[in-house]
Amino acid sequence: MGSQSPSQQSPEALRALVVGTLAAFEHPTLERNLTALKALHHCALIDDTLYLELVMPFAWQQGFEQLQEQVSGELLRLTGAQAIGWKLHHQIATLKRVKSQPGINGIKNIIAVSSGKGGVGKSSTAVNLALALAAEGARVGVLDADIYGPSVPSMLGSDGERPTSPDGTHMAPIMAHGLATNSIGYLVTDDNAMVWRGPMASKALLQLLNETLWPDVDYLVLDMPPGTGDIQLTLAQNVPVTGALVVTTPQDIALIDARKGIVMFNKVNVPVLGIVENMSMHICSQCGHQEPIFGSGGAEGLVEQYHTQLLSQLPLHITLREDLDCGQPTVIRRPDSEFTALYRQLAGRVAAQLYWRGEVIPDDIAFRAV
Ligand SMILES: Nc1ncnc2c1ncn2[C@@H]1O[C@H](COP(=O)(O)OP(=O)(O)OP(=O)(O)O)[C@@H](O)[C@H]1O
Repeated sequence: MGSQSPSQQSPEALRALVVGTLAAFEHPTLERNLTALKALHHCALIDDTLYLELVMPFAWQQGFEQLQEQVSGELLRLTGAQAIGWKLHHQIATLKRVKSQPGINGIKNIIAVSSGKGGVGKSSTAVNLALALAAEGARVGVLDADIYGPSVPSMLGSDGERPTSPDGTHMAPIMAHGLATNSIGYLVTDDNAMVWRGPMASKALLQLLNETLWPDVDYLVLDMPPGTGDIQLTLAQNVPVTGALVVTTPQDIALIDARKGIVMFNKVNVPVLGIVENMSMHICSQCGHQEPIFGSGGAEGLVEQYHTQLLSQLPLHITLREDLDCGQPTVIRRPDSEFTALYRQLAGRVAAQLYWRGEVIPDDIAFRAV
């Protein structure tokens, strides 16, 4: 089909051409196409430039970039335009939580990041995931609920800061790299946190969640305490979580514990969005040689057994550790690295999974203070 001169097209014909082209775009994050999502909000041809504005209900920056790469040529050909002015807005959907629990003021969706076992890289994943969700276009918060090892402040370079209380009752979150954060680590020393018993710890964490003056955030990443004991179960039951991730390494012992994590969330009806396999492969910083030092294939088996998804396989690399140690996670310090691309891909998958597996609740009834 040849192109028409721009002046020959009515707005309806132009829109039909654009809608048809967008509908044919396929992407792993799209279970239904952009037309079914009613993503095209504005479409106009002015002075040989085609202006297109999309609105998406989940964080979708990478998908948007791939869309532009794939369809721009075809759109120029079909419409006769000389250039395209693309714009993406996000109106992130609020999704139904477990047992329709009321939400926390300001927070649309809570993503719990858990692990059955300590030290597998749960906090590293939570922090980089939160930053990657922000890079994908969302407003993001992090609640560090890892009461026995609150590492989020040091990973974000905000350790030593103390939340203020503008009204004498609530806490203002600490802003770090654009994320609204709170952590037990801002409030007590590690030594004090260690002696908290289960019920005390769960109560403190729920307080931290409810009594922080969260700004409007699309996703709050909840860095859970490691394990599947009483504290974790209480949190899974009482926090209005939208979905959970389980972080594991490929090692047998970690996988056994990850299994317990999946079972725990299933028990309290929190949807498990999938597994993140961290330290999947060691990559030597000297020669790039790759070695599966914690084994391989285990997470694939787990995913199959529990009918869930392998959301990401993240390498074990010295850079990831060094960046966290200096308070500048890789997504911030190396935005163009292959590691950041992996975290952004994970963020895109998590956001899309939440949306497609969830039930949208209208914003006017989504929030009620608890
Ligand atoms: N993929 C990785 N490559 C290199 N180092 C990593 C990787 N993932 C995590 N680490 C490092 O491993 C250590 C433990 O990670 P992290 O604190 O995220 O684990 P965790 O599961 O949250 O631990 P805990 O359960 O004790 O809170 C940190 O020093 C972190 O920088």
